[in-house]
Amino acid sequence: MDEPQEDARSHAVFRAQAITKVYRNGAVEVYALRGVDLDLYEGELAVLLGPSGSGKSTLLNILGGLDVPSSGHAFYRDWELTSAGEAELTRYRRHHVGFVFQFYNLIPSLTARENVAVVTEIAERPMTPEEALGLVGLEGRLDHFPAQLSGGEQQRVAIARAIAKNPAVLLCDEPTGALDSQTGIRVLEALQRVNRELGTSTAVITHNAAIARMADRVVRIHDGTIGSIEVNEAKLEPAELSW
Ligand SMILES: Nc1ncnc2c1ncn2[C@@H]1O[C@H](COP(=O)(O)OP(=O)(O)OP(=O)(O)O)[C@@H](O)[C@H]1O
Repeated sequence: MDEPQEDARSHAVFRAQAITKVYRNGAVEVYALRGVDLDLYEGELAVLLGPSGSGKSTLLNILGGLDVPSSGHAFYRDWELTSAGEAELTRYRRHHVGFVFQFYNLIPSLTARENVAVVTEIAERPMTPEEALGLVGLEGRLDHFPAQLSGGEQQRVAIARAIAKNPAVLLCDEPTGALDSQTGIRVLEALQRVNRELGTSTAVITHNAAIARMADRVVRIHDGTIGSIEVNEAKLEPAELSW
């Protein structure tokens, strides 16, 4: 009877337990997270869906070691992030987590290959920039500068940069937020390919419900709490999505 639960727990790459986050601006307190419990499983593609201001970015930033909660505990495998110091969190971010944000933050004076090399040069077990860019379908754009690439291509360079260090987890904050749907779908295909071929546990946060249909699991967030968590029995391919 206890076995499935034990099994699922041992395969959690992240565990968040009773996470709260309160931002204080002078006398004003904003409750961004109000007691969030969530596991992210090894190898899954989870979509965290919620309206603007519901706390999605705050949760992702805590799991990625970019922010700390006001109370509660967060674990990466058996390691507790919430009791780690700054230097440990920096190492954690550098070696285990890939981030993709809405705006690609590429260095304009470097080519696609060089933008990825910036990360592979400091990683422990990197793939080559050519391998990473090939995985996102940009093998023909290695020597292009960001200004010579479309928005979707720039986002795929950002994905290549995030995965080139072979991170265990990829955390994506509105990765298609700045893109039209056709371009966004190419970006989602790149994320799906990374998830399938490298087994990278992937969390995508979005307010776009269409994207949830490609997820293994859909986590709905409302007003700083988890509203529901559903296994998606009828997964769609990115090309079948429309918004
Ligand atoms: N640094 C901060 N200082 C004060 N309040 C903040 C800060 N960061 C976030 N908040 C507040 O916390 C709440 C949750 O914000 P968060 O960015 O996590 O939501 P979100 O669901 O990711 O929204 P969006 O989709 O618009 O990015 C919001 O009310 C936001 O205004």
